[in-house]
Amino acid sequence: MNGGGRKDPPGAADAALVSLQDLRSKLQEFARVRDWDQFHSPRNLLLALVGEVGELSEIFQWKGEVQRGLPDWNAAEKEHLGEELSDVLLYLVRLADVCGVDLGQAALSKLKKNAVKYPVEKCKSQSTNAQ
Ligand SMILES: Nc1ccn([C@H]2C[C@H](O)[C@@H](COP(=O)(O)OP(=O)(O)OP(=O)(O)O)O2)c(=O)n1
Repeated sequence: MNGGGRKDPPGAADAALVSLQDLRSKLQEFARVRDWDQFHSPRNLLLALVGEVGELSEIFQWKGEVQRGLPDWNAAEKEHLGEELSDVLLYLVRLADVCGVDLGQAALSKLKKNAVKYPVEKCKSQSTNAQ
């Protein structure tokens, strides 16, 4: 059920509440029922991930700088972008899973390290300090 009282289809995830754990479980099931676990080795997934990053890059290729919010893009272009971003996310989540890395924890821990490395008082409005 969403905020407007409309009933969502059975099994529909609330996109606003989707978690890395949800995605991880769905990807495990996706591979399991297809007997694709055997192909989802770390190396294969990494190569697939890089391939999808390439497809994502192609969307921006030769466009010049693009305004935030993509005001000049049509709905089909934005949908395509969402698909390629999703492919990158899904392969990343799957790669972390088969490597035994808790991606949520790892990302939180990395955010903390980033905050120590780039203290606000030294970095605020200083793009040249970004390393
Ligand atoms: N062995 C595979 C193949 C696909 N997928 C899933 C993860 C990605 O989300 C998506 C990738 O599918 P495609 O390789 O068909 O890539 P695209 O959807 O980008 O299609 P295309 O490359 O034709 O644009 O499917 C997967 O988990 N394992």
